Amino acid sequence: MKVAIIGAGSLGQSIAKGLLSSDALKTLYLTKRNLDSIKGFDADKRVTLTSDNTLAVQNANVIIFAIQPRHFEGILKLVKPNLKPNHVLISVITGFAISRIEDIVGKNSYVIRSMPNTAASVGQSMTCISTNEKGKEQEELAKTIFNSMGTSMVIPEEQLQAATVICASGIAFWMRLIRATTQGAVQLGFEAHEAHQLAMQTCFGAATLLKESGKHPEEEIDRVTTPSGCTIEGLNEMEHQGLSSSLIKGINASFEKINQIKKN
Ligand SMILES: NC(=O)C1=CN([C@@H]2O[C@H](COP(=O)(O)OP(=O)(O)OC[C@H]3O[C@@H](n4cnc5c(N)ncnc54)[C@H](OP(=O)(O)O)[C@@H]3O)[C@@H](O)[C@H]2O)C=CC1
Ligand SMILES: O=C(O)[C@@H]1CCC=N1
Repeated sequence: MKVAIIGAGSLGQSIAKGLLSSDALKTLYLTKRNLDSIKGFDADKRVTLTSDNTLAVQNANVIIFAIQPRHFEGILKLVKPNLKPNHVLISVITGFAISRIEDIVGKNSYVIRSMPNTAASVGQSMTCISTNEKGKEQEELAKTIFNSMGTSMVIPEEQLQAATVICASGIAFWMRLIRATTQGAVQLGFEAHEAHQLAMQTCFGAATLLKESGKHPEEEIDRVTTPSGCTIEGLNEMEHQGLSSSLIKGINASFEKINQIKKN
């Protein structure tokens, strides 16, 4: 597999780190106007750093577009003359519909629209994938690519905006919950670094319990809450203060915003 990542910024670099752990990767072109922040990636012999998007496209069979939405149309038009029918075009760009990509490259191109998250860098992304009609032929390849940096799920394109909120923005939401837990732990007397470790591992343990048991969260909660104990006391107070409600409202606010961005 010869891959080019056009726009090796925050998410592009996370994807690059995930891809570099895959033996299927033969070469990786990373592009950016200012290459200073990605020096170091070329310690791996498979990697070439360049500001020349055309060169990267010419040397890849899978092209991952990870630039900001406002740059996408211009870059796609720029590289279009160098696109070949067998190129697999993967966009991770928020709010940019497959139909808009097809308007530029044509319906006969393999187009994959995806939504990974920054945990791709540690092999733990939850990536949602949709394809155009032609791109269905490359769905397995897209899954293989994203499974090499976590887990993937094929969903209808209409749900990609919602998936962005839950999975991509979701990384930030979970970080804030972990951060709030450490603040509570420090107040209870732990050093900051201890509090951080306690919060992270407990969060990891909770997710792993659900993943491995397949159980509903409330079932696991029932196993922890001793009658008249401290857990139910804390949980109920959190709910009185609106914990679940604030999360649901935040997710909805994020979804409203992403739909506004799409219209602009
Ligand atoms: N961050 C995240 O967690 C997620 C982001 N996304 C989407 O992914 C995309 C990228 O987001 P993010 O990584 O956060 O953004 P960044 O701004 O960090 O990355 C975009 C990169 O594109 C580069 N760039 C700009 N113009 C060009 C050009 N002409 N040629 C090549 N590279 C160029 C910029 O570097 P330079 O200025 O040096 O050229 C920059 O590093 C966005 O569309 C976003 O919606 C989706 C899901 C999650
Ligand atoms: O905040 C944003 O708009 C982008 C999309 C999801 C993550 N970052």
